[in-house]
Amino acid sequence: MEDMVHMDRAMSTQQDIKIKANKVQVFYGENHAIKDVDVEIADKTVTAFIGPSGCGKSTFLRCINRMNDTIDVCRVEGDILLDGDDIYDPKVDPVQLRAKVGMVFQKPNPFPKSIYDNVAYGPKIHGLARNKADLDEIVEKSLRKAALWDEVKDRLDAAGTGMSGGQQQRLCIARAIATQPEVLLMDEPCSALDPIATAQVEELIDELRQSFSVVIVTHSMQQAARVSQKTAFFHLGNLVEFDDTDKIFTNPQDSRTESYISGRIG
Ligand SMILES: Nc1ncnc2c1ncn2[C@@H]1O[C@H](COP(=O)(O)OP(=O)(O)OP(=O)(O)O)[C@@H](O)[C@H]1O
Repeated sequence: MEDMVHMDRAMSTQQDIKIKANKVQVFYGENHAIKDVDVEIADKTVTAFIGPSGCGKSTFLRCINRMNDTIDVCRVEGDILLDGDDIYDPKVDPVQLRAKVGMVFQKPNPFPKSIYDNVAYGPKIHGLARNKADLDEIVEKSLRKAALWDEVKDRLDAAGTGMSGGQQQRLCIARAIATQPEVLLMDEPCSALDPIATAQVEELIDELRQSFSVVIVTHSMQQAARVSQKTAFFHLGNLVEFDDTDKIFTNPQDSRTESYISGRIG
C-alpha cells in the first residue's frame, strides 16, 4: 500500500514537470553563453528567469522553442524534453513545436493585419479550425483569455498595429495562445509598457498559469516576485539557483543570488 502511495506521488510529480533540460550548453561561435544547465519546469506554474544583463536568460528561453535555430552562429547541446520528448530530435518540426511552445517578445510585434487576422493566423496555418464559425470561436476565446475581448470586440477589422502598446502586447499574447500552446515563453513582455499596461499583463500572466506552463524573463525582481512561483537565477551562463520564488527572495542559498537580489551585482 505504502509503495503505491509512493508510486502515485512519484507519478504525479512527474506529470507536473512540463520541460526538463539536461546539461544544456549554448555557444555563439566561440562564446559559451549557457553552461551545463539542468532544470525542471513545472506545468501550470509561472517560472521567472532573472539575472544580470548578458547572463543568458533570453538565450536559454529561446532554447525551449528552438528559436535559436534561426541564429546561424548558435549551437545548442544537451537535451530539452517537453513532456518527455526531445524537442531537438530531427523528427521534430520547429514550426509545429512553436505552436505548442508559444512566445511573446519584448516589443509588441503584431502583424500589419487586422486584430482578427492577427489571432486567426496561427489556427489557420495549423489547421485548427474546420470553418469560419470555428475560427471565430477561437479568436473570441483567445482574445477573452488575453483580457482584450471587451476592448476590441466592436473593431475586429481594425489594424492590430493601431492599438496602444499594452493592447498590442495583449494581442500578441492572444495570438500566441490561439494555437492552443502548452507552454508560453515571455521575454521581458512588459519592458515596453507603462505601469498600468504592465499591471494588466501581470494580472493576465497569473490567469494564464491556470492553463499553461509560463516562463518569463524579467529584469524586474519586483515583477518576478509578483508573478512567479519558481525563480531561476542565472549568472555568467550558469544556472546558479532555482527554487520557490519566496525562497529565492528571502533566503537564497548562493552568495551570488544574494548579491544580485540585494542589488550588489547586475
Ligand atoms: N544573436 C546573438 N548572436 C551572438 N551572441 C549572442 C546573441 N544573443 C546573445 N548573445 C550573447 O549571449 C550571451 C547571453 O546573452 P542573452 O541575451 O541571452 O542574455 P540576457 O541575460 O538575456 O541579457 P539581457 O538581460 O541584457 O537581455 C551574451 O554574451 C550575448 O552577447
